[in-house]
Amino acid sequence: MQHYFNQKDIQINTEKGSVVALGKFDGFHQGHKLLLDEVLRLQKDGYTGVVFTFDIRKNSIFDVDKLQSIITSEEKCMLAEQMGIDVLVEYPFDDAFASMEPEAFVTDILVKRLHAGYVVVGTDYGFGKKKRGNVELLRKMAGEYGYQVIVIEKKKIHDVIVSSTYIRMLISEGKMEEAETFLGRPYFLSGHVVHGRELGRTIQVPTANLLPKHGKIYPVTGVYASRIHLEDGRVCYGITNIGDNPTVNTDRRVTIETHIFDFDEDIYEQKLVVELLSFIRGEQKFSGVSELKAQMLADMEVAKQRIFG
Ligand SMILES: Cc1cc2nc3c(=O)[nH]c(=O)nc-3n(C[C@H](O)[C@H](O)[C@H](O)COP(=O)(O)O)c2cc1C
Ligand SMILES: Nc1ncnc2c1ncn2[C@@H]1O[C@H](COP(=O)(O)OP(=O)(O)OP(=O)(O)O)[C@@H](O)[C@H]1O
Repeated sequence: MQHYFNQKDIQINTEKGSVVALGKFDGFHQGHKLLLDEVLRLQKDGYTGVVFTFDIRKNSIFDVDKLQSIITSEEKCMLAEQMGIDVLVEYPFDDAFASMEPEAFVTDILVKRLHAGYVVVGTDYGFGKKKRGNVELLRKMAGEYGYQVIVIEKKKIHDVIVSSTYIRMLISEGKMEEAETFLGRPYFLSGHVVHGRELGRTIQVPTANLLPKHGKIYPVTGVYASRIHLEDGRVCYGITNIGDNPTVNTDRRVTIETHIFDFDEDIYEQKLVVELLSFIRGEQKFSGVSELKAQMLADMEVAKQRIFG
């Protein structure tokens, strides 16, 4: 897959033209999937498949420190690659881009740089200065510039429109099963295993620790049943604690710790993908390590029950 990150100089070499899906695509959720299916379908017909999204962190009108996304740029890239998309663009959403007239976006980017034969959007998609660009404008310019517009109706689940905003709310509240329904896969976090205090192994509950990433949304602190994908492709189950470990931690840094069931290998530095399947309980301050350990053992039983039934 070709990945343009934070780069304006895009030039796609394509014989037949491209099929371009437009949007933020945070999460690649069940609604986005309808657009991505169109991209993949037309890729099979010889068009170059492009997911055109933005890197919003370069824009001064947003308070970038407060922006949180379901997937990081790296995770977006990983998922797009897994789906088989040809090109992922994360265009810099700087002040100049925010003030670009929608007609200029069509002519300069969609036509000249991407050679769009098809443009795929949801019914409410807005783009360009003050979001003046919409489906109507895309259709109006289509004849002159020789592309076709595919408009996808908004997908609903249980009568609720699937959106990244709604899914972020579910995640922040720890409603992992519901988030999974709307995403079409469990919420996950990824990263390399770092060294912790190594206290876990002294209480026979060793944990693989990941550091939280700036800009990623995390669910409410607490304990979750989890599924773990190891670097070599193995899939394991376990239990994950997200929090600042008030019982033992003095610096109160937030960590993500996963105890993998029936597993005893050195996986420091390895890249893990940890899917959070189900919230078990909030984090608590215990009177001591033995009380904490007893609770952790009870948590493992609950997690196994939820995972294996
Ligand atoms: C399933 C699980 C539940 C946990 N629950 C709590 C908790 O409620 N309160 C707390 O202070 N720490 C909790 N912890 C964090 C432990 O304090 C931490 O794993 C242990 O101190 C080992 O830390 P280390 O990985 O830095 O060695 C939990 C850890 C796990 C794996
Ligand atoms: N439920 C949906 N069904 C079909 N298409 C959708 C759905 N949600 C979004 N889209 C379309 O997918 C593209 C990317 O969506 P985008 O990420 O911008 O919207 P969103 O998920 O509603 O995000 P947010 O909640 O942050 O506004 C857009 O063209 C949008 O119209």
